[in-house]
Amino acid sequence: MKLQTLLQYLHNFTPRVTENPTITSIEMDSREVQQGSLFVCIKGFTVDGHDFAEQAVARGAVAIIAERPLTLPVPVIYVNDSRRALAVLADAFYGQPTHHLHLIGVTGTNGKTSTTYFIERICRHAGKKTGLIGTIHMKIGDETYDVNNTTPESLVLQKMFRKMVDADVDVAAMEVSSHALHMGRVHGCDFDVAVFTNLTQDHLDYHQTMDHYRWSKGLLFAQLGNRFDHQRPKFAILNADDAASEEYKKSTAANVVTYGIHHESDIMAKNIEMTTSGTTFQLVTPTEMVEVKTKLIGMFNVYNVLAAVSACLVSNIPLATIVEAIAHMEGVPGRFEVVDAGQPFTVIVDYAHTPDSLENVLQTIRQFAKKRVFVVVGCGGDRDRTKRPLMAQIAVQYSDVPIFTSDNPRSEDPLAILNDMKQGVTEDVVCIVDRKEAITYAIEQAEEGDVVLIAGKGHETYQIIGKDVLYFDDRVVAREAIQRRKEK
Ligand SMILES: CC(=O)N[C@H]1[C@@H](OP(=O)(O)OP(=O)(O)OC[C@H]2O[C@@H](n3ccc(=O)[nH]c3=O)[C@H](O)[C@@H]2O)O[C@H](CO)[C@@H](O)[C@@H]1O[C@H](C)C(=O)N[C@@H](C)C(=O)N[C@H](CCC(=O)O)C(=O)O
Ligand SMILES: Nc1ncnc2c1ncn2[C@@H]1O[C@H](COP(=O)(O)OP(=O)(O)OP(=O)(O)O)[C@@H](O)[C@H]1O
Ligand SMILES: N[C@H](CCC[C@H](N)C(=O)O)C(=O)O
Ligand SMILES: [Mg+2]
Repeated sequence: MKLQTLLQYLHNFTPRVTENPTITSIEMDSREVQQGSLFVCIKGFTVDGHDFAEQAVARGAVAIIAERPLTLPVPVIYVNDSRRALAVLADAFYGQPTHHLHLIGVTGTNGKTSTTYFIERICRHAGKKTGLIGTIHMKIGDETYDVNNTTPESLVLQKMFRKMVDADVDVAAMEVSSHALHMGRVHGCDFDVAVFTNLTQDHLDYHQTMDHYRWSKGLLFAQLGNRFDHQRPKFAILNADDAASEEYKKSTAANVVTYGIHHESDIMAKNIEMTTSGTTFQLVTPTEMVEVKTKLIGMFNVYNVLAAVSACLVSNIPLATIVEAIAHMEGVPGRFEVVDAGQPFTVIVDYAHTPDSLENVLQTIRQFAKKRVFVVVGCGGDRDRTKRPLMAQIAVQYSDVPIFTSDNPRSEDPLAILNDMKQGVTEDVVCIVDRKEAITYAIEQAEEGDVVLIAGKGHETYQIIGKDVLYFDDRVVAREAIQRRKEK
């Protein structure tokens, strides 16, 4: 694509450059630049991309997008906000792919990964070709791609959407984090359906206040189409049992569909019954009432299923197909995942890393636990510090044997994180800084009928200590500990 063709999309800017080189790729990382690239300088949270512009030119960049004056031997186009410009240019460069996809975005503090997985599975069951973007990976059909972020930067997103369109994907489900909404990573994404799961405390390191966090999530609904196009209607799917939905309802021009258990809503779950092997409920829609059976357990999963059902219904998937898909659905990796190595007690690995998710998971376990509940839990470094004492309190309140340990300490001192946790409790709690030792301790203490919850890292296959990313998988560590115990 020619530079001048691309620049036409930056409407608020009159380009002074007259050169018109062919642009072979857009890059935001100088290390990825090749001959013919357009390099976008982004002032980041740790370094300033402008400092790498010279390096980008040396590697073959033929034009630069910048926010501040740079003296370079290639054309430099100045913009007020280069991250925003990146979103516009990436969307244009890849041929505005989301205009050709049925795109479903899911936001909320907890349940995004689960809900997008359920949407993907239902759509596949309905014979659709699917795409998925989220915490665990990106997917086209069965092909998976690694991700650095739950919601990647616009450049990565638009490239992936292009790939999806080229692969004839019908429906793409993606998680939309509050960071992405606030930083404009999803500018240019033409969502058809926007889903809200819930809002509870997290990410106050980034947002500072719950008001800012709630407002950032609301951007997904505020940005959802403002024309009543009969051919391509837009839908906001809101959780009637969460207070934030009232605000989101006001901020969107899209059609609103609500789901819930307690408050009157369009799609409801009634007469919920749960056992250790699954859940059944009556699904009530404005026109039908059907029995739903799922292998999933936990009230939170009923909400996730309702959110997925609502998103699929407005996407014109027949209710009977949806119900059939739900009956076959397995759980999501690292979410309430049972580790069974033949031991006489239950071991569950779960991604709960917020106060609300930890409380939900422990409440679910409590409902079924015959004997003691152990919880091995830590809190991530370089993340919301104020959730640490709250998670500690919840661990103590809902378990018999809480064991505090490290999650991903990142640049923080692991002992300082444990100390923040301990501030939330008055009881003496076992603290074992090494996560492997903590898991092993729990597994060695557990007796027949007990439940051991290993919380916080779920599907993660690494632990970040300082700058080191070390291989670590709670499920493998637990399995090995069980094995060692058996061999004793
Ligand atoms: C705080 C934050 O969100 N940071 C994000 C941000 O990084 P940044 O802009 O600060 O990057 P930087 O390292 O300062 O670099 C600035 C620029 O210089 C460039 N650079 C850098 C080095 C070099 O040699 N050459 C070069 O050109 C970089 O490519 C970049 O363009 O932009 C990057 C690209 O989009 C993101 O990957 C990165 O996410 C980091 C990894 C992160 O941890 N983010 C978390 C907080 C986050 O976003 N989490 C949410 C999930 C929340 C949830 O699940 O609820 C998410 O969506 O992932
Ligand atoms: N609807 C829900 N409400 C509360 N807790 C939930 C809900 N769904 C899942 N959980 C809990 O939260 C954990 C994370 O779930 P999931 O990965 O689906 O959320 P997420 O929003 O994608 O998280 P992240 O922000 O890290 O991407 C689960 O392991 C479970 O403990
Ligand atoms: N999306 C979340 C994941 C947290 C997972 C937990 N294991 C941690 O490292 O804190 C975040 O980046 O805050
Ligand atoms: Mg997620």
